[in-house]
Amino acid sequence: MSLVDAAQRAELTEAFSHIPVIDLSDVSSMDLAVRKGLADAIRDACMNVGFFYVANHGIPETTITGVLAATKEYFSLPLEQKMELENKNTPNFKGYNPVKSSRNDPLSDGDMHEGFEFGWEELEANGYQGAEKDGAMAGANVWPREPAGFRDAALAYYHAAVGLGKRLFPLFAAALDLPETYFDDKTKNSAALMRVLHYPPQTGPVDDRLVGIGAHTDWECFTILWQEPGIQALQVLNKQEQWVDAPPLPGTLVINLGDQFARWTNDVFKSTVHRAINRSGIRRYSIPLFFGTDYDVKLEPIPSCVSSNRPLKYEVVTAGDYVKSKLQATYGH
Ligand SMILES: O=C(O)CCC(=O)C(=O)O
Ligand SMILES: [Fe+2]
Repeated sequence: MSLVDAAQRAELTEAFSHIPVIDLSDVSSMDLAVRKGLADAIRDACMNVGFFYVANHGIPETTITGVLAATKEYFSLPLEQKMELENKNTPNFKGYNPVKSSRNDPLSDGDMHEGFEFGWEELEANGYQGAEKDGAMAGANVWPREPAGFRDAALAYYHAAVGLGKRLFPLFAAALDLPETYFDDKTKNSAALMRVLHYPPQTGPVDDRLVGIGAHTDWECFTILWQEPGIQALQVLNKQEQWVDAPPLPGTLVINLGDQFARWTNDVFKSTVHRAINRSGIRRYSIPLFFGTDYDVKLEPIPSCVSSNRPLKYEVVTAGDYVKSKLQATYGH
């Protein structure tokens, strides 16, 4: 069945009520049929849900506990100290954003979380070299003075998650009936942004306009999300406008598609609306890594995703211009 036909069929099926789990143990199998089986499961999830969990994802538990410990320590610093690196004063919003300074849902009163954002950097720093290739998105990372190990713990997780992303791209390509190497020349510079997030608990009646992160879609190709075990907060919107819980499942990460993939695929792959609300009574932490194509790459639709009964839905823009415009809208400057 053609991609367009499969997508139109998925659009006519029932709204999803749960999020599938995909086991990545065989992601590097030498057996093409095994990889094709995985790609088929991913294609299904991407057309019907836009979200899936991955088990056996390969990111070591110690890398996760390292970045989590550093994150908790960082967010417990006094606000004035964190504000030294407020993202309003840095290129392309790297650094710290306080509670309610972002508006992922433009109709909300602000997001009830604080965050810290950074992009690609070698662990062994050799100076920032992205000024040319990153174009509109250029800008070196900034790092807090404390806790001492924050940068190294954060970058260790970043590189592990980017490694996972690089193992996923060939599967997404195969899921789109493209050569597995299709995204290689579009992801040379790892245009991946990572954020560590802290959601203070919200108690009493929670106003829909003031939640942990308001209803939104992500902007890049896909997001790799670690969420704090034991706390239900993330919800995903299905086509009947029902919020479906995406609880943390032990040993898994959440993968969700973003707008760049929706644009590449003319909405054959779904960039699904989601939000998070922390009503657990305790602090919640989560760590998204947003993996896009290089910032100078044009988001041109894949020809097999366009047909006479599925005309082109999006104007062609570069990945960098798209992410930049979304960052500006979210932080309101
Ligand atoms: O914290 C979460 O579970 C979701 C975060 C998220 O959706 C985002 O940062 O885009
Ligand atoms: Fe998101």
